[in-house]
Amino acid sequence: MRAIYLTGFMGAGKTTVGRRLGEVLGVPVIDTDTYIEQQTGKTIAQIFSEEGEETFRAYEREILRQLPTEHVIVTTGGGIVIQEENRQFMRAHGIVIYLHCELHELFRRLADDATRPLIMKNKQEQIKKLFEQRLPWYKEAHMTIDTTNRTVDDIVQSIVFMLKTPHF
Ligand SMILES: Nc1ncnc2c1ncn2[C@@H]1O[C@H](COP(=O)(O)OP(=O)(O)OP(=O)(O)O)[C@@H](O)[C@H]1O
Ligand SMILES: O=C(O)C1=C[C@@H](O)[C@@H](O)[C@H](O)C1
Ligand SMILES: [Mg+2]
Repeated sequence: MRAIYLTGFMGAGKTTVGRRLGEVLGVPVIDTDTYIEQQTGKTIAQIFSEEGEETFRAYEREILRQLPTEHVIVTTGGGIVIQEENRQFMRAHGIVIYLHCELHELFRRLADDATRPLIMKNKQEQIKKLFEQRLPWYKEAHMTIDTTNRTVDDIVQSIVFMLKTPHF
């Protein structure tokens, strides 16, 4: 099985859905954010504040290339699609699944979150701006799943169904 890359905005559920999908398919799951935290011994927030976003993006680009591309689910950070070479890499090495979520629900899911450095201030404004900027990049995925108002199990079932269609 080729790698499955889950992409989407912060709060779309990549980490949560990926973990469950891994259990259902019996495939190991690697989360790029968690991997970077383990490798650097720092939290994402610490990396942003101590080393800056550009360094974080360099870590992200590098580790994406170090990960296996077979028999794995890679749950990505929300900003992995910013770099064109990452979008190309994922499309070339696996199946890219974009987890879409409507803004009003993202606002709800991210309301109490304090771990994502890019949306600390002016929350809803920041979320909307980033979301609109990135939407065309997310849409370059092989398939899109809408997660708005759906449970994690329902989303996982849809992904499993779509993966069984002959095209994939
Ligand atoms: N389908 C869903 N319905 C309701 N809440 C959800 C759903 N999926 C995820 N959540 C909740 O939304 C929050 C964000 O989920 P998660 O951390 O999986 O997002 P993410 O896409 O990995 O974000 P990031 O890009 O920041 O890593 C969590 O509190 C999670 O429990
Ligand atoms: O959307 C983003 O730019 C980010 C999403 C998170 O997964 C982390 O990778 C980090 O907080 C940046
Ligand atoms: Mg995540």
